[in-house]
Amino acid sequence: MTKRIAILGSTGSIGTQTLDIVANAPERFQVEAISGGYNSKLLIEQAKQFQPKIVSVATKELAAEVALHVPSQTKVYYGEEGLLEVAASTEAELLVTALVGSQGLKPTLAAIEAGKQIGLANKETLVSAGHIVTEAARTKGVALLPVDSEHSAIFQCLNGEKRAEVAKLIITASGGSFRDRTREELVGVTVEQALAHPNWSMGAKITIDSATMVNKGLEVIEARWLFDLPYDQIEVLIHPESVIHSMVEFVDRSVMAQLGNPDMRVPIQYALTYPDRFQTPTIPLKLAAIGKLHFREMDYERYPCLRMAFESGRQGGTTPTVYNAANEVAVARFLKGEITFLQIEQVIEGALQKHESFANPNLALIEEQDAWARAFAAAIRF
Ligand SMILES: NC(=O)C1=CN([C@@H]2O[C@H](COP(=O)(O)OP(=O)(O)OC[C@H]3O[C@@H](n4cnc5c(N)ncnc54)[C@H](OP(=O)(O)O)[C@@H]3O)[C@@H](O)[C@H]2O)C=CC1
Ligand SMILES: CC(=O)[C@@H](O)[C@H](O)COP(=O)(O)O
Ligand SMILES: [Mn+2]
Repeated sequence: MTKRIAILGSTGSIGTQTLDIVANAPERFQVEAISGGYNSKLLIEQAKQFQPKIVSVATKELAAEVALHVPSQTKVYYGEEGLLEVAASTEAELLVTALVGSQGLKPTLAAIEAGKQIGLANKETLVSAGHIVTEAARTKGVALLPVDSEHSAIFQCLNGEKRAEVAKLIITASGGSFRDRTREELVGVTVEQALAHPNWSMGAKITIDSATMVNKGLEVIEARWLFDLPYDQIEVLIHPESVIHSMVEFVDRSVMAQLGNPDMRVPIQYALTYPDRFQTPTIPLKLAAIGKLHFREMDYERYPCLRMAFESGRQGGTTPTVYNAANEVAVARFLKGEITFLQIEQVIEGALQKHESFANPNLALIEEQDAWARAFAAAIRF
């Protein structure tokens, strides 16, 4: 059977790998709608190859340019309205949320409201408004299928298991581009060094998040919402090879793990075709060639951003919203050379200290606090 899909962020790392999956098995998928941001050239190529009914780009000017090149039956949109069209207005059964940042929140909610399954890569959405997104999905009976490699691993380990028999989730962390450096050795690191992830090729923002350990913090909060377990039952373990994508320990002390080469096409395809599996374009895992796998205890003094994520998650309300939004701005400023690597955590800490948390926020309050944190993080000077 053909699965009809839409992709938010088709021009990014997850988006292009999703289209790789489609190109590898074109008889299984129909691409109904795609959105890019500013990479109109790639979006045009994708529209020609996959013939979606709808495409969207970031601006009106880019939309005018794209309209000149895409097939005449393809409708072209832009901006927030375009993201909402891609998310909700076609016959797609499943939306892959491969947009970066909490800008994915409203389109994800629109897709849920329209009854689409969600292939969830955009973790910032769940961090910013986890209670709203999961409640909307529960009410509509819509599945949130994890794309993030760790959450896909946990989802697979939990298959057929009873939630009450889970002792803890063990989320693995590579340690990112600075995994072998002390905090003192982080002074003066460059953007280029921070972008050199040892195992994964990903977009710039998540690669920096991996180096600060914010990525793991976002993933802890994402896991809390996807698997409905308290923070006491979520642990992070450093595993430099990224071969074990995460584990679940059960009450009888049995531990289940999901392994594979670090290739996002495997978890993406699993989300697209769940519960079915078929061959992906990736290579087999050769454990004998790897020889040894390594593990280290998490060090919360070395990685204060992970400590702050646990604290924010436990506090709940608008605190994770602020953690996420301050980080988004801090990372953008680091990538532009405005602040140093170590100042990213200072921006987040400053925003969390200044913020007054509101419990059980509605969408309007989430948006207000997200905007407040962004303004704070943009204005802070060192
Ligand atoms: N990359 C990975 O391996 C993994 C990523 N994730 C998560 O998936 C999400 C996407 O990550 P990744 O693919 O790496 O990110 P990328 O930066 O590679 O891609 C982001 C996508 O969002 C689009 N975009 C950015 N800004 C806008 C905007 N203002 N309007 C419209 N579209 C916009 C980009 O368009 P354009 O490029 O055309 O401007 C691009 O298509 C993130 O939430 C990340 O945390 C989770 C697990 C693994
Ligand atoms: C591929 C993926 O899921 C990323 O989120 C990855 O986990 C980043 O790796 P680390 O954050 O463990 O360095
Ligand atoms: Mn991940």
